[in-house]
Amino acid sequence: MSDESRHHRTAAVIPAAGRGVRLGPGAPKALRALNGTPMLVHAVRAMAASRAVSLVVVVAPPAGAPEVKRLLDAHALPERTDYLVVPGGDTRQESVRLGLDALPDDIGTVLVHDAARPLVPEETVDAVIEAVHDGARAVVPALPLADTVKQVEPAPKGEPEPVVSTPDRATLRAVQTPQGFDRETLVRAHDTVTENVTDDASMVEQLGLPVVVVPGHEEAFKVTRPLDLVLAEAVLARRRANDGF
Ligand SMILES: Nc1ccn([C@@H]2O[C@H](COP(=O)(O)OP(=O)(O)OP(=O)(O)O)[C@@H](O)[C@H]2O)c(=O)n1
Ligand SMILES: C[C@](O)(CO)[C@H](O)COP(=O)(O)O
Repeated sequence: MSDESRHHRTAAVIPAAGRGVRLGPGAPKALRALNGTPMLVHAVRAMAASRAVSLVVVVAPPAGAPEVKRLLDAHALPERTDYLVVPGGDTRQESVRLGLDALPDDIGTVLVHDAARPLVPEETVDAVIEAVHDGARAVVPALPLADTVKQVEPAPKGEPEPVVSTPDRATLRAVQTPQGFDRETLVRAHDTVTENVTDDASMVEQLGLPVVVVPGHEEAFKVTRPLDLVLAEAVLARRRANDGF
């Protein structure tokens, strides 16, 4: 490995410390099974499938780091990749920060990928990495919206919500992960932004730096509600059927 490439290794940080309240009662979401394998293991495999990723940092539920370590040891993962497990925090943002703190010095590019998006295809991961390697400081995969979107005046539960406006759908995108960053930019964003936000790229936007979009993928959907589990199992069944041919 050349000196230059050693300082530009790519790592994926996987926040997996959430409870999964919207999925309903049960084990922490990342540990729930899809086709018999924990969601988190699918997500780790999805990151390690990219040959550019040489380190995966899993941010585990705060008290669950030893269990997650055992899980990773018990499942087959690519040997060319290193794996680290660290305990997470109270919010996704805090968990990502704890993952960033664990990165060794030689990492130049960082992906942040939700454990809750276990089925993202390799081509999407590679497209994000390539855009960062081509010079973008922050990259998000995203898809156009299928629904019309309304901005509303939020009302108490059960009361109708007045519509404020209808944004032009052609200018909107639904953002997925992995989001890719030049490491220095992402660390600066986490050092600077104190308000809680829902994705890492918006922290970079708050620094006034550009964020670019590359095509996302339908199979990179986030497992959030019970129906998403049904869809995830169906995608895996289709992949198994296709592998059989
Ligand atoms: N304190 C937290 C909260 C969330 N996450 C992670 O961030 C990702 C996206 O979050 P989301 O889908 O909202 O997961 P949960 O917070 O678990 O879901 P919910 O809001 O339904 O509880 C998930 O992989 C989740 O494990 C995390 O690492 N630490
Ligand atoms: C990061 C993210 O997946 C991009 O769409 C999303 O914002 C996470 O939101 P969540 O409410 O934490 O699931």
